[in-house]
Amino acid sequence: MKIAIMGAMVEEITPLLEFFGKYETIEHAKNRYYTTSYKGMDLVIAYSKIGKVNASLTASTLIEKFGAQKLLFSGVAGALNPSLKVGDLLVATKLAQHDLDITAFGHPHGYVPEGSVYVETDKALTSLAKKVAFAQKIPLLEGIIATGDQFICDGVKKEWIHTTFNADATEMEGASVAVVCDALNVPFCVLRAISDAADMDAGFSFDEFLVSSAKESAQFIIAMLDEL
Ligand SMILES: Nc1ncnc2c(CN3C[C@H](CSc4cnccn4)[C@@H](O)C3)c[nH]c12
Repeated sequence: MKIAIMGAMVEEITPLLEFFGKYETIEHAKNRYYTTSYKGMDLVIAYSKIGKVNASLTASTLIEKFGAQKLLFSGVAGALNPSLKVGDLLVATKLAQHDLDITAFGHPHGYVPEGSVYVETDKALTSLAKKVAFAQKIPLLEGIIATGDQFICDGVKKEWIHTTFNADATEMEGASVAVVCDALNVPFCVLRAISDAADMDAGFSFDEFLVSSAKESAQFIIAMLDEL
């Protein structure tokens, strides 16, 4: 079984590379892909760089070039749900693109023809995440993620995304990964640890908690691998 583990920022995959220790590095399309093995599984690890386009390219490459049969996304996110605090873990049930807008033609936010507002994640992987969380007594929220090419740091925009998509968290890559994996029939999950509240203090909070929250997410992904 070949498993892809993807992040967007180097900080989101560094804990993984440090854990696995030994890996090959393959340069491709202005990016680097790290291959290793773990408990009989072939792993390919990469960070896409920030944003939906970069995430789409990396997810596609992980599947089409490296043959990933499952894709696990690990990273951080901004909280939209007021019950989510820094360090809390969220596993996505479905994802939408909050900045996809052809409402001028009567379509809902996040929708384009022949598409759907939400893309659902793999139920088996989500169940696995819940099993791991229960076993390790880690609180894990199942929720909706809204993705867009914007770092959200404004209460008004935060509330609009939260309300429009009933979203629990926001980030900049997950929905792209979802579209790619759904189109290529690859089971995927998106796990995020909260780094900020997507409000006026988000930049400061993000800078303070990126590394620790990214590590939390990565450690949880490793725990999922142990049960795969
Ligand atoms: N409030 C928020 N809104 C939107 N996305 C997020 C995230 C998740 N990631 C982190 C990073 C922020 S941009 C970036 C650019 N340069 C340096 C650091 N981060 C981008 O990959 C999305 C965490 N909090 C978020």
